Amino acid sequence: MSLYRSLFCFSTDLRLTDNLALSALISRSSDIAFVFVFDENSFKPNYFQQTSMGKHRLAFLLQSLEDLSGQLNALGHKLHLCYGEPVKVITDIVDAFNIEQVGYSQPVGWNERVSWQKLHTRLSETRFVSQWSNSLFSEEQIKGVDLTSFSFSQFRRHVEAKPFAVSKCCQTWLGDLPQPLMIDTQPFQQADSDKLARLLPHPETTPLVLGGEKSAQAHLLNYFSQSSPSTYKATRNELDGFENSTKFSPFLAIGNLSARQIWAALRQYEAIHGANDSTYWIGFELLWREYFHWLTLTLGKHVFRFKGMKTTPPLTCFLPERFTKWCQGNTPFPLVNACMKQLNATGYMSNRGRQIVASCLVNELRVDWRYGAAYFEHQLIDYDVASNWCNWQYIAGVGVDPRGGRHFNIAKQAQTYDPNNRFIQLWQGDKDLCSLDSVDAADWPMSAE
Ligand SMILES: Cc1cc2nc3c(=O)[nH]c(=O)nc-3n(C[C@H](O)[C@H](O)[C@H](O)COP(=O)(O)OP(=O)(O)OC[C@H]3O[C@@H](n4cnc5c(N)ncnc54)[C@H](O)[C@@H]3O)c2cc1C
Repeated sequence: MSLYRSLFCFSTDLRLTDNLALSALISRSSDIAFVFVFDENSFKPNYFQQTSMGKHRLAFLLQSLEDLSGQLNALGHKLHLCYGEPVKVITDIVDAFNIEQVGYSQPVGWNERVSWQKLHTRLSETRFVSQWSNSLFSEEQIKGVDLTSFSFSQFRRHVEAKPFAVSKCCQTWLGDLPQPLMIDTQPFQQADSDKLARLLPHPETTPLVLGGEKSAQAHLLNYFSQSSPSTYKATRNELDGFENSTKFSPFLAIGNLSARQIWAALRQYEAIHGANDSTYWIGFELLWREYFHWLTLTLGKHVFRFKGMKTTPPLTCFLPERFTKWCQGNTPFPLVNACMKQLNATGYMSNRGRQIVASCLVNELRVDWRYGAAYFEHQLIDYDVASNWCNWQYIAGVGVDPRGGRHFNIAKQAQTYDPNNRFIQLWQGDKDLCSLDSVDAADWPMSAE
């Protein structure tokens, strides 16, 4: 096989193990360089007047990059960090250093896919090597599954039927990496670490988990060396508690772990400790992620569309004051406030919490669901385009939910999941409760009585 001067572009696959795209590129390279491009658009206000990259996400990303950079250094390589418009930065590097081959993991998000299409067009002489590194199944396996007409249950039954197996993790012999391709990315807007550092959270905020492949592998090992997987189904709906759910999502979102590595560890746990409803349910939730992953690919840019998969948009309005109060955790609903304050302080919220606050924004506050999704995108350390936007569509009633949207009774949820007010008090959700609106429909100030 011919070998080429190669560039590997890391994105949401920040790991060296079970990285299909990386493995494929390594096997076809004489020399190789590694790059990560901070997309400047993530730091600019978007359509929803928010930046995509918030401080918690950024902190987690920087930790992951530091870990990856350390691992590459130990192998005699370097991770080049650039900042700018990804299509331009990558084109410039390829042109400047006569790169013959570019490797990347297939992204699922529409914007990222458009960027890669542009790169294929602009760099028509360059070879491209890409793979689906972050899914359980391959594109081949999913072909023929009509995701827009399959509900999640139909999808799950379909993939659970043999021979729809999850393939084994790929083993790349990293000790035998091609030699480093010396490139100088200084002229290509080297990531401005001072600028990025200013966006970081204050030192007193404790991260839920530390980013990076090493931390992810340690967490995986630790999670499956205790009994938590055998009780997952009973605890997964709790509002709080580190052990109550797996906490794999931040690592999956940024690619510190692959879904197949978790799948393999789960099967191994079952082989030793026995399978039960709980261990099955961890796989069940990973299938939700998988379903949304391929569905997002099918939906393309419609995943961000107000009317989602429906023919008419939902009945809603945009009330800036309500939205601000929701973001700050300052609504008349203590449980919603507690969840939002937890999100703002840590960049994480339980699945139950996410469902409750999303339902509140859509149903009680009547705000356009996309603003909530964009706020989650900014805050969540586990932000993942597919899981986030599809779950929001689902709750707003414009997605794949056969029941047509979810409306959670907040008082009942508080009674069931926080009967002693412990969670609400912990996050001061009941402090300074105020009414939803300070002005009436005619813009007159509402009186205090
Ligand atoms: C409005 C809303 C927005 C969400 N945004 C995101 C997001 O941006 N990124 C994200 O990873 N998850 C998102 N979720 C799904 C879910 O809340 C998180 O995956 C979960 O809370 C992460 O914690 P965990 O790893 O402990 O999950 P666990 O309960 O331990 O689940 C194991 C894994 O299964 C997957 N999973 C679980 N529930 C879901 C689900 N409903 N949809 C898709 N995958 C799921 C995740 O990869 C998770 O790590 C969202 C849910 C809602 C309701």
